[in-house]
Amino acid sequence: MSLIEIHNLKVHYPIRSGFWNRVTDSVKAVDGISFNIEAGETYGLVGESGSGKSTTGKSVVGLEKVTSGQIIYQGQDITQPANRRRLHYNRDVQMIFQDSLSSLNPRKRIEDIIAEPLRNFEHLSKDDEKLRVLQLLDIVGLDADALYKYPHQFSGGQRQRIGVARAVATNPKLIIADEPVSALDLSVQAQVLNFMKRIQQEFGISYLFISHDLGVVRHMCNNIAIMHKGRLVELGTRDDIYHHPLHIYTKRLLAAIPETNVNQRAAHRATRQAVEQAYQDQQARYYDADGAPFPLVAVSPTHFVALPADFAQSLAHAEQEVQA
Ligand SMILES: Nc1ncnc2c1ncn2[C@@H]1O[C@H](COP(=O)(O)OP(=O)(O)OP(=O)(O)O)[C@@H](O)[C@H]1O
Repeated sequence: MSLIEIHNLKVHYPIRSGFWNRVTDSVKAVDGISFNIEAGETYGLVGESGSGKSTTGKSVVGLEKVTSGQIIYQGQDITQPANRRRLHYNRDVQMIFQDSLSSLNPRKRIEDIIAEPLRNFEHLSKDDEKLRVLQLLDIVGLDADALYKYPHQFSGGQRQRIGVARAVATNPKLIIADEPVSALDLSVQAQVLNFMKRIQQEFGISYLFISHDLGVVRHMCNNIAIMHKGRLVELGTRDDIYHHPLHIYTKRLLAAIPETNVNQRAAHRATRQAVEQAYQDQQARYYDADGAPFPLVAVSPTHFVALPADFAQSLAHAEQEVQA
């Protein structure tokens, strides 16, 4: 059994207008997506801004109301509040955010910020609580004098470590990491990603790792879902997505990864332009008449793409021939 199963999740926001403020339409931020996260894995959810990634993350953690669909945890649908309480879901599933400055209360000292989930769920004595907070600071590589400081007294990378310390305080099973390194410099990104991996191994945590950048998730994720317009357009293992991408949108995200090798830059720029041109020219092949992604079809036991079945098979076949 997977740690968590998302079945046909929809989150629609009503649009109200007119004198009576009636609901006239809706924003389909998440429009019927399904995927499973296994225990101990990092699952990547990638797409450009506005594709629905954060709404997905927030609805999994329970911060956003689900319009329809199921989120199955330990065999129970936790979109039902009674199940969520019974399974201690709010303790087991935590979230870290991109903007560490606004997600950490600026008026609270680090001791209180990290202790907050412990106070909600563990009810430790004052001494045990302090000991636990000190352990958590040590785990994320911060000194004990951090206890009495405020968030603005830390760098972005250090604040992200504090966010992780708070998230792991209750020994969660799953952490939703929403663009956890996007606001950081490249060198600090690598440090934070490495220590997130180390913490994952130490605590056996799973991550739902949300990013707009396929370059960032490459070394983190075992399985990846590509999201566009509220739907999943491609889903597969790291190898499927990076080495055998089929959907033009996935290819576009791959082409957007900056090329670090100076000698390869001209070739990379040409590929990027060609993919962009194909994306513009071939919308009718890759999206339905309303411009929405098609339903997913399987091209292998692990690899799914949102295309008409015959087109998906012909692309997969052509891809195999190129590899052969
Ligand atoms: N509370 C809300 N009310 C109405 N529309 C919303 C709300 N929250 C998000 N949306 C819309 O839902 C869509 C998906 O937003 P979401 O934040 O999930 O995307 P995203 O992929 O995480 O993008 P970003 O990386 O920029 O945050 C967008 O069109 C957004 O404008």
